[in-house]
Amino acid sequence: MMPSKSPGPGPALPWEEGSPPAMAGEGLVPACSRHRRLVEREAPLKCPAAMEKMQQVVGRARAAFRSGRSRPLEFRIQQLKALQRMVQEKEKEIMRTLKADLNKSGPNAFTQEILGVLGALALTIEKLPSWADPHHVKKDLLTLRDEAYISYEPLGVVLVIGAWNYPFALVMQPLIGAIAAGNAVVVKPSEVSENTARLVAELLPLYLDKDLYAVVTGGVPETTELLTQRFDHIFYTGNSNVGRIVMAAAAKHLTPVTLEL
Ligand SMILES: NC(=O)C1=CN([C@@H]2O[C@H](COP(=O)(O)OP(=O)(O)OC[C@H]3O[C@@H](n4cnc5c(N)ncnc54)[C@H](O)[C@@H]3O)[C@@H](O)[C@H]2O)C=CC1
Ligand SMILES: CC(C)=CCC/C(C)=C/CC/C(C)=C/C(=O)O
Repeated sequence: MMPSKSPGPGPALPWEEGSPPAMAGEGLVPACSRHRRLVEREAPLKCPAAMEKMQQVVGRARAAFRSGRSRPLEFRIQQLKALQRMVQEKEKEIMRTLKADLNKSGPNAFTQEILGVLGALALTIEKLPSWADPHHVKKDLLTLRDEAYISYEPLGVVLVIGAWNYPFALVMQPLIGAIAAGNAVVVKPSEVSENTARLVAELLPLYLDKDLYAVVTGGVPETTELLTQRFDHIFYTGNSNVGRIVMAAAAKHLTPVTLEL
């Protein structure tokens, strides 16, 4: 959704009064949730507290990535198994939030949101050792005396922005790929499916490395603020208008994007 109007004068908004956006473990909605929900989809605002929070969360993820701990294959598989355990153990909670957000339930919800994610986890856990192996490539005249192979390296800190209509699967699927490749990840679930967003923010830190894999909740102001930060890849699912916003923000840092529009 494009912002349709710019914020005019008026009373200070909750996050302007020093109520920062919610982060994983801090709950989803700040003090005045009703006020915020009325305006947040339309009015991206500059907020120093929000800016600082985003810098902090991305900075923490970058420091954790630089520690090198996300790189070893064993660590990546261990984190993927923890994620698998999370989905298995919290299936009922996930189904409950899908029902609350979208009235999605039964086999439909289970197949679209849980089964696909468990399938991706099982496949990735099984195949990752061979995917991560260096691939030997044909030599040419220039590399005749060398060992020639492709070695896969993580990019760094990846931002995953999800959409409301498959609120769990659309953040989990890219997250799985990013963890498998050894990256740190900042996940931004859609605020439209707010119960699922809150659950993702509560659950991930219980199962995964908290600094490497962060969740930012909130609406357009938070996504806007996040997009000012430098990431090493951005994976966005949603409408094409916001896709353009994401791509323009990424271009400022020459960050590659994957847009699932
Ligand atoms: N190709 C595919 O696999 C899929 C495509 N989609 C497409 O996505 C659509 C749903 O996406 P949306 O309605 O966009 O989801 P949405 O309203 O949930 O927004 C997606 C994300 O974009 C952020 N956002 C929204 N407006 C923004 C702005 N002005 N600036 C910065 N960030 C902003 C939100 O904070 C949210 O995190 C579907 O109707 C479908 O067309 C959805 C799922 C899968
Ligand atoms: C197993 C199964 C049907 C999984 C569905 C996973 C998923 C998130 C599909 C997205 C579908 C899509 C293209 C939606 C859209 O464009 O809105």
